[in-house]
Amino acid sequence: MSTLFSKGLRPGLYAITDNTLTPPNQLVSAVESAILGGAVLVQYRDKISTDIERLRQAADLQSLCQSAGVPLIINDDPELAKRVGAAGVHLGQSDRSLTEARQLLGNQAIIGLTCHDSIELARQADRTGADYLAFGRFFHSGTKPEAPPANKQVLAQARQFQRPITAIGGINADNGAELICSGADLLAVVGGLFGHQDIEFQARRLSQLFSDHHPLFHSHS
Ligand SMILES: Cc1ncc(COP(=O)(O)OP(=O)(O)O)c(N)n1
Ligand SMILES: Cc1ncsc1CCOP(=O)(O)O
Ligand SMILES: [Mg+2]
Repeated sequence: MSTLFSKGLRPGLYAITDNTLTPPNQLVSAVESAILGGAVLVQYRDKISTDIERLRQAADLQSLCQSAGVPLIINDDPELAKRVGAAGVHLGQSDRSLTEARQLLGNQAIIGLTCHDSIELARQADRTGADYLAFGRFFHSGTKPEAPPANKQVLAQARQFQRPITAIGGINADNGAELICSGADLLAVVGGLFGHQDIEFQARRLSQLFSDHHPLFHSHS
């Protein structure tokens, strides 16, 4: 695996949970299906549950992800990541700072940062030591329709930072290939995965896009 990838990160499907799509009592089995279908990274994203519910769900996901060998990222909340022993945290531009999260979680934690459509934000994220750079939304997103739109050219430009690149926003198995061809290493997907009955099948289709299109899966001999 190239030196771009460390801390258990690798190119592939990044499965992000959503409480409106997956009721709490189905969360673990939904994520298990995503992992069986090939998800290489999982994010627990929950904007509505109480602290106690979020703690329980994050802890359940952490035991699942740990036994499957798939890193678990917690959205927005470094303290919760620390509490459940998750692999890391995803932070947006109005969330806590990377520096604070790094102090709390340590050098081995995976910290991903939202860069929207901005190479300038990506440069700052690179300088502060983000473990991956996230761009998007690339398509209409039912999960976050108000997220600022991004152009796929930003993915190619971001290769200069030598950090794993994540694409997000309205991605599914039919439109994801073009983002990988433009430079994405991870496709972060909510509705295109957990919005379906056949989660494992959709995860397999999304993962197959990497075997078909990502440069690390192609031999250069
Ligand atoms: C992989 C990934 N990319 C972007 C986001 C969005 O983070 P943020 O901008 O903080 O918005 P919210 O998700 O908190 O609404 C993400 N969560 N994951
Ligand atoms: C959190 C977030 N940030 C930008 S788009 C988005 C939502 C992604 O969800 P979906 O894959 O359903 O569009
Ligand atoms: Mg956030």
